[in-house]
Amino acid sequence: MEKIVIVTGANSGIGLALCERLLTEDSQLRLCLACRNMQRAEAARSALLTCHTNASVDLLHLDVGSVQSVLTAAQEVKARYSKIDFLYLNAGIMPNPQVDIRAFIKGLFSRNVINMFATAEGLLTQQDTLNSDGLQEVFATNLFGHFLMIRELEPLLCQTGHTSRVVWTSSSNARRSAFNIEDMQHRNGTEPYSSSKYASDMLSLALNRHKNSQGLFSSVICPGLVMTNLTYGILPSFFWNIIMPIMWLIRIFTNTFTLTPYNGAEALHWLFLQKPESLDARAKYHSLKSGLGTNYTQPRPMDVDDEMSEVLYKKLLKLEIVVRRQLSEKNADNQAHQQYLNETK
Ligand SMILES: NC(=O)C1=CN([C@@H]2O[C@H](COP(=O)(O)OP(=O)(O)OC[C@H]3O[C@@H](n4cnc5c(N)ncnc54)[C@H](OP(=O)(O)O)[C@@H]3O)[C@@H](O)[C@H]2O)C=CC1
Ligand SMILES: CC(C)=CCC[C@@H](C)[C@H]1CC[C@H]2C3=C(CC[C@]12C)[C@@]1(C)CCC(=O)C[C@@H]1CC3
Repeated sequence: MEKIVIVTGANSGIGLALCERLLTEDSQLRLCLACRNMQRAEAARSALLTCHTNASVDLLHLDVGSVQSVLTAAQEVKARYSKIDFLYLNAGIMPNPQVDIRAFIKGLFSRNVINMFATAEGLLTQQDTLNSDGLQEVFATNLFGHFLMIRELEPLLCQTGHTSRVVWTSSSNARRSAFNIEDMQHRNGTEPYSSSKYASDMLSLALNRHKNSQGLFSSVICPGLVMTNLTYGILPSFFWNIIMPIMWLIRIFTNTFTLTPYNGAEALHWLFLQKPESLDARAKYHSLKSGLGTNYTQPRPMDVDDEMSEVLYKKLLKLEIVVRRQLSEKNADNQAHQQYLNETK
């Protein structure tokens, strides 16, 4: 039977590279590109079909940062498919990034230099905003929208006799110290990206605890440092081009500089080939590239604990109730307003 695979944020970067690799792996696949920008999604679909002429590639409109869009997209998925084999939760944003140049220079001469290049610890801050649902945008996009998607798709993801997988594209930038359980949306800090990625690591752990018995397995990956729209948003492309030889050099010391989307998608592809029972729920699977140019996947322990992941899971369930209520009130208001307009006409 054909495998159904949904990839969020599939129109560029690591998501698109993953789609390409999956179609090369399994030509019978039914692939669904879940994207917010349908023009870019169409372009991605055409590019994939150029190399894989007979492939089944569907498009789904999804703005994972909008509650209404997630609910509508999930309805559409339930209407189209009777099961989901893989749901890759890859869409992600890092708005208004700022590199702390002084910390970078200081880091260059410290013993922590390799770790600094691998994780960007102490180097990066972002400016976050509120979205139209009243949620912090980074939290909503990188974490909550995906959580809501899973919740909506539970009838397909948790079926007796069938195993489904969700895979989170996390980051080496995920850090416990950037996350505060009392402020899970990171309203008050300057590292919303790091916080949201750490939250996804914990959520994956909680999902495994709650859903493995219902056939749903969750994994977390880190793609390494990859040249994509996201990284070109941190520093301009000419700068990255100038320092490219240095980056190749750094790769000898930290294999996390995967650099191309193809390499970055290594762990996502590798997980597609693994049996879920063989995976470690507490591990993050890293895409790595050695100095000699070999791609490989390596599990590394995550800094997560059961207790905090459970608190986060409960808080997300509570927030889900709140946003659903707010949305139905908003929709009822809109309907009443529309009716009033019709009547006065
Ligand atoms: N590049 C890197 O070095 C690293 C990246 N990552 C993670 O990898 C993932 C992919 O990023 P990457 O390929 O690098 O960057 P890209 O910017 O190329 O890809 C991000 C994708 O997410 C989509 N997206 C963003 N916001 C939304 C939204 N609200 N709804 C639906 N789709 C959305 C983008 O679509 P659109 O075209 O509409 O913007 C795009 O397709 C992210 O989760 C990122 O955090 C992790 C570690 C390192
Ligand atoms: C000489 C050289 C390589 C300079 C670049 C310095 C920094 C801009 C990078 C060093 C480590 C990088 C890094 C990321 C962004 C760019 C750096 C800070 C990420 C945060 C990008 C997104 C992620 O999810 C993880 C990356 C970790 C490493």
